[in-house]
Amino acid sequence: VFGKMQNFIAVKDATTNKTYMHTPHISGGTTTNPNIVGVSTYDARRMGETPFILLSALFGFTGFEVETGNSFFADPAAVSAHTNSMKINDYFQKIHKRNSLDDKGMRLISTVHIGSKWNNAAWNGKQMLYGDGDGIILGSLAGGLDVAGHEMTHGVIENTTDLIYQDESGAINESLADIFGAYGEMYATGTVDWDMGEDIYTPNIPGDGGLRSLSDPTSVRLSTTYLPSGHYPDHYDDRYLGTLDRGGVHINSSINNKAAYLITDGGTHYGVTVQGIGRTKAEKIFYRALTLYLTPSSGFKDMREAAIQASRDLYKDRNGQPSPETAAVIAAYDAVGVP
Ligand SMILES: O=C(O)[C@H](CCc1ccccc1)CC1(C(=O)N[C@@H](Cc2c[nH]c3ccccc23)C(=O)O)CCCC1
Ligand SMILES: [Ca+2]
Ligand SMILES: [Zn+2]
Repeated sequence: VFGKMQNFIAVKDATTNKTYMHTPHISGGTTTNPNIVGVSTYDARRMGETPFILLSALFGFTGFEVETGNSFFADPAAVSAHTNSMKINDYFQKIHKRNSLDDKGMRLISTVHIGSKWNNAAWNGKQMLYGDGDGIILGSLAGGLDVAGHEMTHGVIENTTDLIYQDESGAINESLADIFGAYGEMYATGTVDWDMGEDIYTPNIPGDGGLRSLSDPTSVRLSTTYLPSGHYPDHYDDRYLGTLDRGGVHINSSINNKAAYLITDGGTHYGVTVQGIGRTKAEKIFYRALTLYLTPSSGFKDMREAAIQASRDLYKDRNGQPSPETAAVIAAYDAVGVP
């Protein structure tokens, strides 16, 4: 859970005499004009989840400073949230030439220890929020680099297409958060990992994957009893059509997650074979689709069309034939049954 020590600056607030962490994080840009993005991490201890979320949504409250008593460095959740936000910011800077979540260098703000044993994390429109987990289902969610990537991608989405967080557009929102959470983690760690939250899921059971799997969504059984097939869907025909989870945004996201996995790593799915094109091409296609072609109400079919168009822009058809990259996008969406 500890992040490696970086160039932190402990800032003492003269009035409250409390210390909190700010990091003038230089990432990307040129040496003469580095994109300095501020990073701040706060501690919400002593405040329940609901009052905190209310306060932060209403008044932009970000939480209490990291008390001088339990200093920043002694708080693994604070260190992880802080360093993970810097790593994900590096990913968006270097790979997508995006200067923080709003592309205007906005400060990256995290608050840890939200609620008591809160088994979740969130983006509240302004910042990342992390619960400590109950220690059984989940450990401290700040420990998940892919979780930080997921929440920060909600920030990117809100500052770009702002996909409506409900039903199909909500599932695409969720899926892109999982996809860039995975891509950002793979970029930062240099290892291939298609699970979401594997570092924090069931801390007492090693090797049982994460909250969701992008490579095989049906392999994760967490809270799937109410789903039609009893597991997360990997085909459009198995999508959840109920009203729970805002119309299944964390459920149907798995259909598009599977498509992204197939485009990246390839595979044969329901008899359709996809030749993978690798993360460095797939991530450009999804980023271009998100920022240029999707609209707030975009659903699965629009996602397919946006990805095909983005691929055609980047990897031109040759004598009327789709490039291998575009062929992979078409085949992947065929494989998951998105027409
Ligand atoms: O960002 C999100 O989409 C999720 C935010 C959930 C939320 C929404 C509104 C108010 C507060 C919290 C948080 C994450 C999420 O996917 N939560 C799912 C899965 C989940 C988290 N904790 C759980 C415990 C049990 C079962 C399922 C879950 C959910 O809330 O459904 C994203 C990455 C990991 C946590
Ligand atoms: Ca992961
Ligand atoms: Zn999400």
